[in-house]
Amino acid sequence: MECKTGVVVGSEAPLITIGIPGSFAWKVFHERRPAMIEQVCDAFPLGTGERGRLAALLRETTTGVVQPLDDAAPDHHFWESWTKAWLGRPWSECPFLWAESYFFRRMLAAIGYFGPGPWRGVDPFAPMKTAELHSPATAETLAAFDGLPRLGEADRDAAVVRAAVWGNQADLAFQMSAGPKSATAGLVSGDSDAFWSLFGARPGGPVHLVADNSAGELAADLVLIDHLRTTGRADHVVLHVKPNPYYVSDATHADVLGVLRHLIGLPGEVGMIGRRVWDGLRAGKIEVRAHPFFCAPLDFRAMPDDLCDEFASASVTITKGDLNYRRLAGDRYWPATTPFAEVVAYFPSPVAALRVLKSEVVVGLHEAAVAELDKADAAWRTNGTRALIQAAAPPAS
Ligand SMILES: O=P(O)(O)OC[C@@]1(O)O[C@H](CO)[C@@H](O)[C@@H]1O
Repeated sequence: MECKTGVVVGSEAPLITIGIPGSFAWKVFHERRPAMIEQVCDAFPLGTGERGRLAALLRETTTGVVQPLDDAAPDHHFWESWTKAWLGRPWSECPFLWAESYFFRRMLAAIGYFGPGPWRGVDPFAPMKTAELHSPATAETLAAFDGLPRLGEADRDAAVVRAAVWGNQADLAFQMSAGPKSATAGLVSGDSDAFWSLFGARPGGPVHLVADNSAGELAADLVLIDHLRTTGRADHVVLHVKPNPYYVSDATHADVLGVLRHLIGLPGEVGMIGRRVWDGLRAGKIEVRAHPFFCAPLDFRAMPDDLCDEFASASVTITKGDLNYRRLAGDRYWPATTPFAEVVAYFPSPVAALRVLKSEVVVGLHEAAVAELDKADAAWRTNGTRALIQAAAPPAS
């Protein structure tokens, strides 16, 4: 299918910005980001220079105007085009997706991630990712995969997708072992059948998986990748990760290697899965790619032609997590009943979103479901207790 990036859905909903006091996006900048910077400063013996630049970044992003990147890095030519419309404008006027993505890039500049000094290449989020990978909750989740061989084919399909959807959540072991009903308790849209229905329409092409977080979520993604290959849904899988640290727990290639080493050191099913993924990487049947666009402050409708061509060759593209959902659907105040297929009609392959809801964007819901959720839990869109599985194939060209 040809790439129709840049295409705009008929009636574009307004972009989510960070300037509305008390809104979710505003709280991310005025509460979450300062807390995260404090966590990083506690995790590393950063010098006064690094700590001073991080404090200045927080002041700028909560009260000031957008400043240019101030480090020397290979991605500057991208950021020059991505920032020119916003330099000098108050951060409060900036779109949420743009602002948060630029925040994380400026954070890397502040600690010298791309610099010539001692912090070059040091992932500021590595301690958090490592702690989660070695946590009891992740250990319980990984042990739960020992149950896979005892499941029938259909139940194994469903269990693997549920594990991928609930990703790094501690109760993943519960979702896997508590059986279909309770495992779908948190789903507000779709099910694993919707996901598997995408496979078969375009057999033979590679499956692309756009990863989200490292640790437990990435482990579940590697299990899904192995399952796609061992059940014949995919001969070749491309795993897209971030080219540099981003949004705290987002996975880089270094994280893939770390999680994989962890898996192959474990006994039981997940250790065997880890070894099959390792062999798949060595054989070129599984590939890891880190396109610069995956750290861009833009939604996927703005993806460059080379990336769009990659997805156009996919039999299915799977996007994981909340941030990718925001980029896939567009980070806008869509009416929740807007059809998912409508907002992703530009995407050049059959596409699935596996996502725990952690921000306000949601589409593809029934009106009755929205009313029920609003009544049951005012924070259902952002508190991570609900999830969705949404899938759409491009209109026949
Ligand atoms: O993509 P993920 O890891 O599932 O979630 C990313 C996230 O935690 O960060 C943004 C707000 O800080 C939101 O998109 C979401 O809350």
